[in-house]
Amino acid sequence: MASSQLLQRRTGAAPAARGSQAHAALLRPAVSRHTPFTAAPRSAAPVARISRSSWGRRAEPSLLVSVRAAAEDDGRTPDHPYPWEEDYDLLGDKVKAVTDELEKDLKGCNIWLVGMMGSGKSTVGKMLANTLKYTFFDTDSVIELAHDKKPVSQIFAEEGQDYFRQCEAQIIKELSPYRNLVIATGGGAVLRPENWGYMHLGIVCWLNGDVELLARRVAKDGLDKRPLLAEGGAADPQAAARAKLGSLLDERRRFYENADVVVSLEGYGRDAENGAPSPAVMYRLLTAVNEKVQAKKREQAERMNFRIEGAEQLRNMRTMESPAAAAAVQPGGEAAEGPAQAA
Ligand SMILES: Nc1ncnc2c1ncn2[C@@H]1O[C@H](COP(=O)(O)OP(=O)(O)OP(=O)(O)O)[C@@H](O)[C@H]1O
Ligand SMILES: O=C(O)C1=C[C@@H](O)[C@@H](O)[C@H](O)C1
Repeated sequence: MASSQLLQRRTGAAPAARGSQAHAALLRPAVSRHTPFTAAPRSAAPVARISRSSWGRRAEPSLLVSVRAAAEDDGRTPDHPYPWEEDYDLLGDKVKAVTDELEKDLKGCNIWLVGMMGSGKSTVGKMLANTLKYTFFDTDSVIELAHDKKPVSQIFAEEGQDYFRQCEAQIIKELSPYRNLVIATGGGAVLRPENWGYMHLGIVCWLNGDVELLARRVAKDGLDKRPLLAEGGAADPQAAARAKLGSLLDERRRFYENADVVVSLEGYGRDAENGAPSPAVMYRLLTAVNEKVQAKKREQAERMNFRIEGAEQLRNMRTMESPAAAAAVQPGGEAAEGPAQAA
């Protein structure tokens, strides 16, 4: 398949270095292997989570109060949990704030979008890549390009679904070592376990919308673009799409649930019928990914937050256990004659 060349040409990024994980993995056994020395948490007190700048320190009570007051006054109501989605200036400010924080900690980690046909993986994915200054890939489009722009529906018809899934798996595998990518996968990419192995090297986000919303969108696009929905001129394309998407979602839900982050497409207020607009979905996505990344960062910091009890003993152990020192010391405590003594 021509896709490997295509990927090499398009992404100049270097393969991911997973240095911090390797470091953490090295550290843990090294501390716990030596039984006399234990790694004890410095403090079990919960860390106040107020803002990035105060993270890791206890918040002043006054700050806590003002943060709580602000949170209560952000206009949320049970009917509309995201009121800022109706004010694009405010939404823009919020996107900027969360992006500024996330960019520092995401460190080029790839974002994989999974979800049913019509969930907006390509639409939102492009927007997200633009916001994060990442490169965008759509696995369906890469497959089409690698087949001289033959549409997915034609590849399905001529080569079969298994062949298509093989191409999809190959692209997922080839993209995974790179960094700074947003990748919109095909709706069925979640079905192959090996794809998860590669996608989980990054952060997997499920765009989760209800079947009615998805059916409306794909029917508007025309069902013939999506081979699993093409019904050969159904009288009511939306009803046909609803039935087919419903049964596919029943089969696939357990796979989508393996995602690291779930973003609802539900719209509120003026968006109740059409679902959340793409910038709003992107903001929900950025927020959810940021929460995940910040939680991981806190967890890693907690793991590093220990002191070694008996450090003095540890330093002395080198002298006691060193073969050269043992050979040099007589049972009575006197140094033996020979080279060791000279040393
Ligand atoms: N938030 C949104 N609000 C309204 N329409 C949307 C939204 N997101 C996507 N759409 C529309 O829904 C249709 C499907 O979107 P898109 O192609 O991005 O979905 P997808 O998940 O990539 O689908 P597939 O897996 O079939 O390729 C398009 O017509 C797109 O314009
Ligand atoms: O849900 C699916 O199985 C598919 C979704 C599309 O993105 C394409 O990958 C293809 O039409 C199959």
